[in-house]
Order: sequence, then structure tokens, then C-alpha cells
Amino acid sequence: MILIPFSEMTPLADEIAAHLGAVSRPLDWHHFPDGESLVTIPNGLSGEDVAIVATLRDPDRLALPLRFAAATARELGARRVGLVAPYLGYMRQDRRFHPGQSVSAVLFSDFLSESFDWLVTVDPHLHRISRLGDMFGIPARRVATAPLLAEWIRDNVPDGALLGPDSESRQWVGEVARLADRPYEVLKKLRTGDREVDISVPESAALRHGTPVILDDIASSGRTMIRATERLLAAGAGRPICLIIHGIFAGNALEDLSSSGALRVVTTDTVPHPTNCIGVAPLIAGAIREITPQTMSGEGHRHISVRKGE
Ligand SMILES: O=P(O)(O)OC[C@H]1O[C@H](OP(=O)(O)OP(=O)(O)O)[C@H](O)[C@@H]1O
Repeated sequence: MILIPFSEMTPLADEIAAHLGAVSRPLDWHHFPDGESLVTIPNGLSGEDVAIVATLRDPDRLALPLRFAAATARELGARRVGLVAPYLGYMRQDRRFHPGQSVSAVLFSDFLSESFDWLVTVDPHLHRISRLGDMFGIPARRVATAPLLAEWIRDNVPDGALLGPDSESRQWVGEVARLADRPYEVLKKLRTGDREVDISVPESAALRHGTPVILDDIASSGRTMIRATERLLAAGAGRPICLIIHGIFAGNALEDLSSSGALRVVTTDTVPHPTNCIGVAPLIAGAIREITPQTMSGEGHRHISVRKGE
């Protein structure tokens, strides 16, 4: 197995490779002055299993270079070409919320399924879809970070409840709370725009004791976390720890979150960032190990078409 990371993913790919006893060699991505890309992949791929490693937080920019890298690896003799996408973008638009909208999650998953033979990702934002295989026409594995998050909480926060910022978060907050043996509450969120979010906090005694931990899968504009932090403080809770699986932090999101009163912001390393405290490499390596024998025996194929959603 040869891992080929986009350069920002080199540290994570090196770690995954060490767990697998594999090789990691980054690709080169040259940007021409007119905005076009030139992707150069390492040589020596003939007959090899290859995994391209890219975190898809800026998917419009990455899509074509990803396709070029996968196609070139195949053209140069790679046996199978998989994608390790610790953060998988575009999964939030999994419905036609208003007439005429693209269902981007389905379209993007089709695009990836056409480009790659298999996929490994971490806690994708697919709460209404229970099996990744229903979304992708290729073998796919979803790594669950709940045990890592629970371990981090047990090691670092001696007391306090877990809080989910909205009803959707109940599924992962409930699971992490169970594993960490902590109480949890779910807040109510109303979103009226990309950056317009309001949160209401219940009158609960659990919130008044210890250090609250707000847990969410994504912080993008950061507005969900910021508003939850502000509303908790106003309700008399202690300064919260914000625990986030995928820390995208668009624009000034992190600065704004820190100014809102968060005690600490903690993320996994699915998106490289100074707030990374929880490493996912061993779990990703385990998922690659699981999926690789299947791809070797020919289960699934990138041209299998599974129709999903609306
Ligand atoms: O940092 P932000 O920009 O606030 O985005 C992060 C939020 O977005 C997602 O929710 P989702 O998109 O499913 O629901 P929402 O649009 O109602 O927040 C995610 O689960 C977070 O709660």
C-alpha cells in the first residue's frame, strides 16, 4: 500500500502509514497563474494499492486535482486507488431543502464513487443515512470517533455534563456520554441563515455543575458553538470546553469562539489545526485494513450505481 497525501495531510498520512507498515509519499500540486492545477504523483505505483489522502474541507478547490490524482495513479499502473478523506465535505446538503436546489451530498458522492475504488472517512455528516454504502457506489468505511472523544473527556474533564447544540447532535452526544459515563443534555437550535443561529438552553440542574463540554461534529462558521457558549454562560453555567470532531473554522470562527467565553477549543486531527488534540490515525489505519481485503477480492466497483435520497 502506498499512501499519497496532499501536502497538508502528510503528517497524518505518515502516521497512518506507520500503523499499516506502508509507504507515504506526498503528491505535488502546482498552481499555475491562471488558476489551473498540475498534479504530479510519485512514481513506482505499478501493481500497487494506492490511497490518496485529502481532507475535503474546501471541496470545490480540491475536486479536480483529486480526480486527476486518482486517474493518473490508475494510468500509471496502480491496482486499486482508494480515498482517505478524514473530513468529507458536502454531506450537509443531503436533501432538497428548497425547490430547485442541488442535492450536493448525492452528486458529490457520485463524483467520488466514479473517481475511486474505495473510501474511508471519519464521522461523516450523514445523520439521516445509516449506511455509507447507501450513499456511495464503492466499498466505504466510516470511522467513529466516539470512543476517542469519551476517553479525552474522561482524562481531561473531571466533572460536568455533555451538551449537544441541536437535536441532530443527540445521536453522537448520547453515545459519547454513555462511553464517558456522563450526563448529557441537548439544546435547541434555530438557524435562519449561514451565520444566523440561535440556541435555547433548558432549565436543567446538570448545567450548573462542573465544566460543560459542548460537543458537535463540525464547526464551520462557528456560529453554532459561539451561540451555545454565549447562551450557556448567560444561563449561569461555567465556561464550556468546545469539543469538535471536524474543526473547519472558516474566517475568524476560532477567534470569535474564543472571545465568546469558551474555556478551551479541542478538535480531532481530521482537519490539520493548532487546536488538534485527538489523533485519528490508528482508527483510520484499522478501517483501511478492513476495507483493503474487500477491494482486493473485487467487492464493489466504482461503476455500481446506487440511487440515494431525493
Ligand atoms: O459552525 P456552523 O456554521 O454553525 O456549522 C456547524 C453546524 O452545522 C451542522 O449542522 P447542520 O448543517 O446539520 O444543521 P444546521 O444547518 O441547522 O446548523 C453541524 O452539525 C453543526 O451543528
